[in-house]
Amino acid sequence: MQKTLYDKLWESHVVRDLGDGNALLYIDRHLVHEVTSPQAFEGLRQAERHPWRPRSIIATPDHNTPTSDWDQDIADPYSREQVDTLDRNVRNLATLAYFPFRSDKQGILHVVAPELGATLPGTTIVCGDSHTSTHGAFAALAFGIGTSDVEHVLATQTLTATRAKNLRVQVDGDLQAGVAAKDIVLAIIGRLGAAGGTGHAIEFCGSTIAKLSMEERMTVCNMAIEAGARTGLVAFDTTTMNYLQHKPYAPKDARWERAVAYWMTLHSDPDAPFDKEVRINANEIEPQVTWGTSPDMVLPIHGFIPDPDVEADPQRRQSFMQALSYMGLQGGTRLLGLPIDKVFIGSCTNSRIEDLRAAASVVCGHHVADSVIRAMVVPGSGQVKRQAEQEGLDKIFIDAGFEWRQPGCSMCLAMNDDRLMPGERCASTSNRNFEGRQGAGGRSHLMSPAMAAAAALAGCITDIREWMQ
Ligand SMILES: CC(C)[C@H](C(=O)O)[C@@H](O)C(=O)O
Ligand code: SF4
Repeated sequence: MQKTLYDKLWESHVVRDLGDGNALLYIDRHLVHEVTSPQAFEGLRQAERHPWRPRSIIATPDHNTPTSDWDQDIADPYSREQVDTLDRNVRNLATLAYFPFRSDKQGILHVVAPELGATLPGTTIVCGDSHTSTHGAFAALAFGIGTSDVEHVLATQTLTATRAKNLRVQVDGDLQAGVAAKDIVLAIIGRLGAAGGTGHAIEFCGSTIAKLSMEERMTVCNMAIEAGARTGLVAFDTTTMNYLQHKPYAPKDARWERAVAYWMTLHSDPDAPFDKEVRINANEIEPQVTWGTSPDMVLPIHGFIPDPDVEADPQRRQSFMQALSYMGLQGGTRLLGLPIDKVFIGSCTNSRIEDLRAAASVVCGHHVADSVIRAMVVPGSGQVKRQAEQEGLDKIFIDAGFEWRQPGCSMCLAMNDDRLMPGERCASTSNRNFEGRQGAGGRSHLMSPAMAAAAALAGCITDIREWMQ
């Protein structure tokens, strides 16, 4: 029987088949942050239970941590309480790793775990966070869970899950210059719709995906959830292997050899059956920008915003009208040239070293437009920050008028001090443009790091290809 990668990962972790497509799965790795863990730990305490396998845990605060003034205490009392509670809950546990606030490896969990080699192929990885799909780039079965599931995993190292259907998204061909992994995934979401992947695990494959770096694959898998799929996957290959070799938490010596031999099997068999298939020609993908309040409200940079008046479906017409009114936009117009107030380069989608390099190469020798109130670069982790500084990227950004911040989720969502004010328009490399996502009344346009960097220089939404040196 030919199997998909998802089927292989699922079947190798079933502890007990519960019937009707449900199973109790063994969980190898548990990523823990401050937002979704406090009640879980409290629940354990009340039941007088202890974490079953603390060594499976990697913990760090990321959502509530400030990204400036690290010499001071966390000003917001709620954020401070969240970060302190995580510290109390995990400090004395024998976790695989805990990176407290302000420690040298602190950062966004979805950036920290992979860069340390703690995200391994063939494993199950969960986190009380929807963007856990990121780790599927390593041929791992990774998905977000809710707080009560966090408690269940802490207590038992298992989780009841429903088997997903298989959706293959095949991207073939060469990318145009100026088109990034973010554009690939935004184009895919535009094609599938925000619910197109619901109930499915998406395997991204094809010659274009095979050529992507691990950083780029993580960007793609990160946003699988924005197409409704809890899991995104890419098969294991030499790119995965080369990335992991010599990483601190990756297996070593004979264990490495054994692991690689197993990892080589982590791909879909040639005739494995998929429930749904989508093919995309990479050459047709233009730089993408979202215009609305859902990631699937996306356009190629030269495209026109849909006109609700010509939309036949009443439900779609209504949602377009609502999105346009929130975004302060008119149907039938273009995004090109639309003035922006703020720029955010960061988030677990686009805050890795390659993202910062891509943005810096656009920025180098230019200056942020006077009309831009604030342009921020927020590295995804302490490690990314140090690497960028070694390469002099911080200087490029600072000289150009960007703020160079400490690592964290930052302005990806309004849970810390970094946020938009009502009505402000932001060129953002994050993954969600929901109403109020980056601050009440804020207007988010999602795009690639190079596109956001170019928008900062132009003071408006622009085509990166006009800024390429
Ligand atoms: C706060 C957290 C639970 C949430 C998530 O689940 O993804 C956040 O990270 C987000 O990006 O919306
Ligand atoms: S960076 Fe954004 S999307 Fe990622 S975990 Fe943090 S808040 Fe969620």
